[in-house]
Amino acid sequence: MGDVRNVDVVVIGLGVGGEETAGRLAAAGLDVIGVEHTLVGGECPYWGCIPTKMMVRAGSAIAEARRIPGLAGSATVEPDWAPVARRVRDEATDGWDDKVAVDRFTGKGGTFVRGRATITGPGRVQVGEQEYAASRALVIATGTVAVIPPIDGLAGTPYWTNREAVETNTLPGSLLILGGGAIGCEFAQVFARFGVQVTIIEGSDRILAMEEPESSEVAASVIGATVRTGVRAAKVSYDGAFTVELSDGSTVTGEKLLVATGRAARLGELGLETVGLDPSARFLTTDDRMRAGDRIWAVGDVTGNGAFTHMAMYEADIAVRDILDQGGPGADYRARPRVTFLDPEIGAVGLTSAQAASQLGNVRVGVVPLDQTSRGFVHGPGNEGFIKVVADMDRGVLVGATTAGPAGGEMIGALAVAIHAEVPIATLRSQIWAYPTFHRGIGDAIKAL
Ligand SMILES: Cc1cc2nc3c(=O)[nH]c(=O)nc-3n(C[C@H](O)[C@H](O)[C@H](O)COP(=O)(O)OP(=O)(O)OC[C@H]3O[C@@H](n4cnc5c(N)ncnc54)[C@H](O)[C@@H]3O)c2cc1C
Ligand SMILES: NC(=O)c1ccc[n+]([C@@H]2O[C@H](COP(=O)([O-])OP(=O)(O)OC[C@H]3O[C@@H](n4cnc5c(N)ncnc54)[C@H](O)[C@@H]3O)[C@@H](O)[C@H]2O)c1
Repeated sequence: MGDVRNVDVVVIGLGVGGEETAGRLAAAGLDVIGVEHTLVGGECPYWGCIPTKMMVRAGSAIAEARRIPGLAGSATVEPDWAPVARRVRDEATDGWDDKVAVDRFTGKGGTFVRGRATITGPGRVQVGEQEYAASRALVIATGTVAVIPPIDGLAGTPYWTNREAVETNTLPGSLLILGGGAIGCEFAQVFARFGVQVTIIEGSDRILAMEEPESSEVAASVIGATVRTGVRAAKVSYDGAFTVELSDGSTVTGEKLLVATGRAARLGELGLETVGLDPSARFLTTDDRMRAGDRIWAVGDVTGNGAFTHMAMYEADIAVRDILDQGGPGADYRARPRVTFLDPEIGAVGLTSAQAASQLGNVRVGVVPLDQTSRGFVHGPGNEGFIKVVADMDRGVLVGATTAGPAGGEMIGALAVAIHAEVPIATLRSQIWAYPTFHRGIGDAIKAL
């Protein structure tokens, strides 16, 4: 056992949230140790947002080219995965090498330690033989990993998680996807557009079950995959290809199997019990300053407040300001945005209509199908989507919204502002919306309340 090294701050996990926190604290002049056992930057740049959105971009280009007949002549489309794999490898991930990210952190004055950190007591962190004692802050930013459900026969088969799906250089002829959440749906549409026969197996009664029912309908209609809902995988076997027995007695087969059944924080491995926190909890509970305990902060997926990169960045900013005693606003999750990057994109913010109905007394909903708006009509093929707003009529403000359509992820920004700033519905009603934009449909949806 080496000597204990005394520092100001130890950050465990240098994914999106940890890198932002550690880098800013180091740049502010604190002595910061950043510990990462895999790649600095975490899931988002190497196996999440960035490479998957490159894939989505490629799939959308294919789909748009296929819309040319009837609109603008003819086009021959021959999908090829090679340029997608190349972009993912060379442009997104540097061949899954984090040198640039490590240098970015050390360039701000931080000390980088590669290894698995364990908490051994208040402010104390062990990495290999070295122990660190943080006098000012311990920050836990350890993210989540793919959940592998305990399905008979699954363990030991060469199933994919998002990591293998992102890293693949070649595509299978057929793919089974367990789970129809954001991960399952985004991969399904991309791979289907490159000619893979995709089957989604979703245990609940609709895909994108956390979103509005209309979002699930749009997703199912555009995804290009066979969607089996209300069935769970009962047994998996592998003999060069996968066979999955489903809970209704039927069987599906596929060359590959992607497990996309959710994410979990692995709190049990961190030594939380040594600082009075519960290692059996699902997530770390934080207050509005991202404090999880005495001189302990937690940010990102590990808090369970929304597994999105923008949430990790948001929470990192709050934790940094608190650790540096800079004040400013605390965490406020009312206007939490999210975008499922299908074609059409499905943007959403705040509460769904079902959540609002269960929490509030006087809720009204306004919905406009996109093809009934001027821009949707002009757009023609590929205009699937809708705009839905959810209002708390007692307070006269919006509390939730969904914008599905060709620019769904961009449209949601306007509604995020409305919810974040609590713009009165009366004020929104008097707003002028440019014609003929997709976002003009927001005005129509508000009129429909
Ligand atoms: C396929 C996929 C697509 C996604 N697409 C989007 C998207 O389009 N938009 C979006 O906003 N979000 C998206 N996300 C979610 C986004 O990637 C996460 O919300 C984000 O990465 C969370 O950042 P984090 O810092 O909390 O955790 P992570 O990025 O998971 O980083 C945590 C880090 O901690 C490290 N670590 C864990 N334990 C230890 C330990 N004991 N010692 C040392 N290091 C440790 C891990 O190795 C990891 O690098 C996607 C996720 C996936 C899987
Ligand atoms: N565009 C984005 O921002 C984006 C993209 C991908 C992922 N993410 C983040 O990553 C998180 C995790 O994504 P995810 O899709 O893995 O999780 P999820 O929790 O959103 O969806 C998992 C789905 O799997 C189903 N399921 C669970 N066990 C099952 C089983 N045994 N058989 C069949 N179905 C089963 C669940 O009913 C659920 O619908 C998302 O919630 C999101 O926060 C974001």
